[in-house]
Amino acid sequence: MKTLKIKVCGMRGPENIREVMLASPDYLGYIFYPKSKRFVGETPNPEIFSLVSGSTQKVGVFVNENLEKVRTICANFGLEVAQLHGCESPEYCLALKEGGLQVVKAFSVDEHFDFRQLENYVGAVDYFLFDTKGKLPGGTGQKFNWNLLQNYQLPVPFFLSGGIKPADVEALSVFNHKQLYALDINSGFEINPAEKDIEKVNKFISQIRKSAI
Ligand SMILES: O=C(O)c1ccccc1NCC(=O)[C@H](O)[C@H](O)COP(=O)(O)O
Repeated sequence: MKTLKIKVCGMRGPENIREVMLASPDYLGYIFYPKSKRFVGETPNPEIFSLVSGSTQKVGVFVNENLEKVRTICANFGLEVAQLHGCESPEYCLALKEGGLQVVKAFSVDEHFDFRQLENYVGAVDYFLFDTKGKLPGGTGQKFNWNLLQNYQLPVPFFLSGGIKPADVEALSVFNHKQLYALDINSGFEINPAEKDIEKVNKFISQIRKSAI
């Protein structure tokens, strides 16, 4: 029995962040991708980062962003983790990791996904994140076929992502994979883009922690 970590992604408003923090998520994600409806903005309110402390780690989500800009944003806002949703290479990931950031490399999965492409990232990232392939690079609200992950055999732990909803607790409790490390929740818990329903988040986190999947 292992207790899965939980990441609440796509946060923006200080009040909503304050409320989500009461549930002590393990990770809290901010979107630094200007085309996302959850984009934190070019000059985000510093409060949204300072509200997050203790055991919750701050994650910056980027899509094919300039490497120096990722470093600067993470340093300026005290982000411990960079989550990469574009075509970032193993060398790009390694450069961030060697600079002291934890690196989560996201991949969008569908029936044609070839897990062999991940081999070159072993050693260059801390985690993978498996999301659903869609028109958008993330936050699609759609699930992929989790059974495809039986084809994933590398030693790197992963975040399970893509369309996870409050009603998925039971399905998650029977999904088993040696490298499953964390669950990533986002649009399935939203009232509006970047605004989470606190009751749903709270209930989900406590159910997952109780079930110690
Ligand atoms: O959430 C976004 O708008 C987004 C945009 C571009 C790249 C990544 C993005 N989100 C990153 C995440 O980690 C999401 O939680 C993940 O894609 C799952 O989202 P959802 O399908 O809405 O649960």
